[in-house]
Amino acid sequence: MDVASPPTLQLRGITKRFPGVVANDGVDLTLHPGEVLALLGENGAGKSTLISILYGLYQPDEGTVELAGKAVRIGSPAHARALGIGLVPQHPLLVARHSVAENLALGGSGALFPARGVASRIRELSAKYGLEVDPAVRVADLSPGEKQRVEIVRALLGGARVLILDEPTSVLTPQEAQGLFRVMRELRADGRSLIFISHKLDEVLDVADRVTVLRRGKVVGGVPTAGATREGLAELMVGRSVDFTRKRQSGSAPGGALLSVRDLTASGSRGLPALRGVSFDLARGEVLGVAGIAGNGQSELVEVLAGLHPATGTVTLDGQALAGGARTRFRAGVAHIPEDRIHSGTVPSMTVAENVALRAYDQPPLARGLARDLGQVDDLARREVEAYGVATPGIHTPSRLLSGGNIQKLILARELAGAPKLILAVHPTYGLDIGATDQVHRVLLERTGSGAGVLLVSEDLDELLSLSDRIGVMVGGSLLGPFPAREVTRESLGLLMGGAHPHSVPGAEQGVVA
Ligand SMILES: Nc1ncnc2c1ncn2[C@@H]1O[C@H](COP(=O)(O)OP(=O)(O)OP(=O)(O)O)[C@@H](O)[C@H]1O
Repeated sequence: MDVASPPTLQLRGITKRFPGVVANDGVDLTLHPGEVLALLGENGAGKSTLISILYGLYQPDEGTVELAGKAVRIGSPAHARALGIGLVPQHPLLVARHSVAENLALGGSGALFPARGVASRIRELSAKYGLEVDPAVRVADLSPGEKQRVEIVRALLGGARVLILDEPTSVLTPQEAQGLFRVMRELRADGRSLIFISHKLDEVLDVADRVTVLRRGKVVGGVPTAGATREGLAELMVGRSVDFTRKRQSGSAPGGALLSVRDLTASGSRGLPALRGVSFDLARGEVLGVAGIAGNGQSELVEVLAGLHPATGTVTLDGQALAGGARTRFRAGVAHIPEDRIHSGTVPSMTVAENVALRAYDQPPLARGLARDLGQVDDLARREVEAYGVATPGIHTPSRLLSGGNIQKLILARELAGAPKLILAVHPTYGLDIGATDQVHRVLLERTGSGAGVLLVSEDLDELLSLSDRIGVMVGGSLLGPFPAREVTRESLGLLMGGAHPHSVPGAEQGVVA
């Protein structure tokens, strides 16, 4: 880190207000050349808002932004890129049927480069920073990690001196995350500056030089990572101590069979097989974890069980055939915490209260006959908002105005409100801060205590290892395992997710079922 030259980026007194909330409240932030700064904060703390200001998506109400000592007003994302600020989005914006070079030929600044010239620049940048991006490959054939590296190349092609990475590891295997950190260190060694958003404190300690913590829109602390601990950072973020111990690990199915799935076969969105004969049992009181790289059938498995996707095979819940659409299954005791929480989990234009009542609105106590009891709806919403700590200006605020993490809390509150027998939880803590994550884990385990079974699909291996009794791995539409959780590790799961044969992976040799 070069502290003699002016900071690459200096924010002073940045304030951004939305109706009912001050999302950024006088934020000061400094980023030096050759520095990785982690931006930490609970859900709704104001991280996305600050990033949006830096990337020209929002204008601050007050405060100034300086780049290399010069005050700038960042009018738009194109302007941000022209000023040397690049954003690596959480979900890559690439056209699947085109090659990497073709995608990037449509330049970051909007200019059209000749694809051939771009290909050689891509090769150069790829070699320089160890990105391993091949310009000729079709985007459709890339893994999530590879797509992310293409986005990094895109930012570098545009001349980015400041790179913003928004929860970049949430879609990666542990091995891929380590690869990303190597790239980040190369970029730092080259004098570029990086802002890194993550809720995973181990990663922050591993790759960042310094941490700035936001709480309720304000900077509440900034520390170098050298000498910092996970517990210390957690406390700075949430203002109280957080328990990181492994939550349970019985390693065996606790109760009798609750859910039996036999030979489930389904096709995916493009008519390709998404599930190839998946069979397993889930016991009462059990958490069955499902690991896998996105796109290997996990989503389809859950959608089939939730009644949202057709399939062949048999499924029984509590000895009864599980059939029908989503509403029928909800009534039969199936709760679903969906992957795409913004679009399929809530109705963005409806209020917080209406979204909480969305599932049970036509049943008592929320309805009497055909009439809805709005007082009851509001009471329920108030109780759930309080219980889950949903940060919202009020229960009549449209849910689209909530931060990502708070929308997720809203869905959890609604889905777990009844007494579901089976909880299908897809990335239930994705994007949630550590306090909320801890709370969701406790709620899920509480439900297993009263006999519910949980099918937990997660890309966070620590989460799977900490909560699951057994863990299966989805690869190419097939389920490997499930294996007792205490016999597998982050590394062995990572290898299985990447396609290694179970017989070559320690801990997984025994547990394969046909
Ligand atoms: N366009 C908007 N209109 C109204 N309120 C908003 C808008 N965008 C964000 N907010 C509010 O501003 C606050 C900060 O939200 P922001 O998305 O910046 O938080 P965050 O730290 O990124 O949270 P998360 O980790 O959940 O993504 C929240 O209370 C949110 O509800």
